This record gives sequence, C-alpha cells and structure tokens, in this order.
Amino acid sequence: MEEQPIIRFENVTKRYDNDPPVLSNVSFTIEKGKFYTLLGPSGCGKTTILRMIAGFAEPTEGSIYMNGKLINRVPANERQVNTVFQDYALFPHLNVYENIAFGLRIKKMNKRDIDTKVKQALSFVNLEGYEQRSISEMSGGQRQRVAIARAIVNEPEVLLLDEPLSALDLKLRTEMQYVLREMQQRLGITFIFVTHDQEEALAMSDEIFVMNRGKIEQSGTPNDIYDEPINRFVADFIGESNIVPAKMVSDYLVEFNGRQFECVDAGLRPNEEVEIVIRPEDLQITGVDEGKLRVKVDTQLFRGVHYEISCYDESGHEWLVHSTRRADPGSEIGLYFDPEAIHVMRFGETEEEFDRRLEAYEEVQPHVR
Ligand SMILES: Nc1ncnc2c1ncn2[C@@H]1O[C@H](COP(=O)(O)OP(=O)(O)OP(=O)(O)O)[C@@H](O)[C@H]1O
Repeated sequence: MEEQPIIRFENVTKRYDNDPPVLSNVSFTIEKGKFYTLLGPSGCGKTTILRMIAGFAEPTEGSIYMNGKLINRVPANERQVNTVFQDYALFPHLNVYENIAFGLRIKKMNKRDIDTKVKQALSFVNLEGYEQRSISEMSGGQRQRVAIARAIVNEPEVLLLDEPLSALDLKLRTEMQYVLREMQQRLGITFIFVTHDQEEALAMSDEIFVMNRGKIEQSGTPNDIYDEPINRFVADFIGESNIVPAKMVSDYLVEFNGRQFECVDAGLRPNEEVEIVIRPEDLQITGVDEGKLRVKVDTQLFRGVHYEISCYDESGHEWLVHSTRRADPGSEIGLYFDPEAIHVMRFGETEEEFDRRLEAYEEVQPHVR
C-alpha cells in the first residue's frame, strides 16, 4: 500500500465571524521527513495553517488528515505535533533542563527516562553542560536551541516552526538556517517552517508554498519556484525580477519593447498577451550594439559578489542587472540574454494549468529546468 502523506489539507477554509475568509479553499499534501516552508507576506494566513495543524484552530470548512485520519476535531494534546514559536515561549523561571523536561513531566514519564531524553536533546542541539543555566543567561541563539530541544524531546512526527529566526541578528540567523536544516536531516522529522523571508525559504526548504491573501499561489522546490514563477506575485516575491508585458508572436517568438525576441516554446498561442520575466543575473553586459537591448545606466551599487545595476531602455522601462562587470552611471551599454532566460507567464493561469503547460513543453525542452 502506498504510504499516506503525513498531512493533507482538502479544501480548507477558515473564517472568523463574518469577515472575509483568512484561508480560502486551501489544499496541499505534506510528505514525511521533508522540510516545508510557508512563505508569504504578513497576514496571508501562514500562522493560521500552523494553528490548524497543531490543533489550536479548527477549519470552518474542509478536512485535515494526518496519516490518512481525519483530525479536524482532534485536540492539540492528542496530535504528534510540536511548535517552536517566534518568541520561543520558554519558561523564564525554569532552568534549561527543566524547560526541556517540562513536557515529559506532564506525561508522567519516570525520572531516569526523562534524564536520558533531556540529555539526548541537549546533545542534539549542542548545549551539553548548560543544564543548570537560567534562561535569562542564554543568548538569543542559545534560547532558540533550547526551544528546539524542548520540542524534539517529545519526538513529534511534525515540528512546526513559526518564524523562529526573526528575533535573531542577520549573522546568527544565517548560522541558525544551517543548523536547522542539518537538524531536520539528521532527525528525519517533517518540518513546517513559516517565514516571510524569501532567501531563508530558498536556502532551507525541500518544498515551498508561496502564499498570498489566504491562498497558495504556487508550490514547488526552490528551483521550480525561482525558475518558473507562475505569476507576477510569485516572480516579485521570490528574488528580484524584470517583469515586462509582452505578446506571443509564434511558438518561439515573443514581442516586447516593440521588438521580437527568440524564446523557448512555452505552449502559448500567437497573439496571446503575456508577461515575461528575466532574472537580473541572466542579463549580460555587452558593447552598446552587441546586445539584444540597448540601455542607459542609471545607478550602480556594489553588493560584494556582484554589481547591482539599474538601467533604462528607450521606452523608459527599467532593467535590473546583476553582473560582475561594472557599468558606469550615464553610460550606454547593451544587454544580452539567452532565449532560455525568458520565462513566459500567462495571465490568470491556475497552478494546475501552469504545471500541465510546463510538462508539455519540458518534453520538447528537457534542459529548461
Ligand atoms: N483569532 C482571530 N480572529 C480574527 N482574525 C484573525 C484571528 N487570527 C488571525 N486572524 C486574521 O487572519 C489573517 C491571517 O493571519 P495569520 O496570522 O495566519 O497571518 P500570517 O501570514 O501568519 O501573518 P504574519 O506573518 O504577520 O504572522 C489576518 O488578517 C489576521 O488578522
């Protein structure tokens, strides 16, 4: 028999009072042992999904399954799910050891087993020797580790992490991204991580759900979502993009800025109105007459690994370029891009239609992904 997904949402809607729904008809599956990220702007419904998985909120409509069993009304304490909260929610009056042991004491586990498990969890998060420390004597990163140890000591099947890195400074945040990812792989527990930081999502996840206004706009691997955004919202939200209105001329030609450019066959009809995306790193600087576009450089910022160059074409459209080559403000340059760098988006396409179209043209263009 095929293994059941660990969590499945089927047409889940959540409404408070008579307000518009905070989640509308959301469906997805979560497989065992993977790292998932819910990514989206503030208020899009990420925390609401976590609360429903944890059992702190019930769907207004639809079904939630865990390992194939309907759990809409199963109370939180009967679910094999633990949550790490943004503010860690540690007990300030208990030391590190007692914070981690708390859940096990409630379960009335015997002292010896508690001791073994707490020590295992401490070693897992590299905090051996900190047992007696009070929480107030721990740094932000260390508190984070205590919160994770306290969650994993219960051996949950699913660990929910609600913006757990947002209180940390940038350096520690990056370090904890590695730590969390590595932990998830060692533990093999399913992680569902919430963030509004797209770089964090791209760096850590096996799969990302990009959310907007109570809906999942697109789900897929970080590469899928970065290379093949389904619409303007996703393209804008994930990384920086040049997005331009365009029109299909034929299977392999798209027109924008009053000119025609070669593209890969995206399964679209001639004359169809579309938008194209070209990522800044896919634009190469050339001599003024050697590129496909002719632009004037406006600003140039040094970003360490590359220059971020903003320029304008003859029709006043801005192009963002990431390049290791310099381009001085005020100068004219050419921009070159491969046909494969043009990603064509169709207006109003659903994720299913998009996947079908992509599958069809990947048979013709297997190198695209
Ligand atoms: N108990 C509640 N009663 C009424 N409205 C609520 C309740 N909880 C959440 N909401 C509303 O639901 C919407 C989604 O909230 P949610 O916390 O899921 O968003 P989020 O994507 O996690 O946002 P953030 O990144 O800011 O935490 C918001 O508009 C919020 O005001």
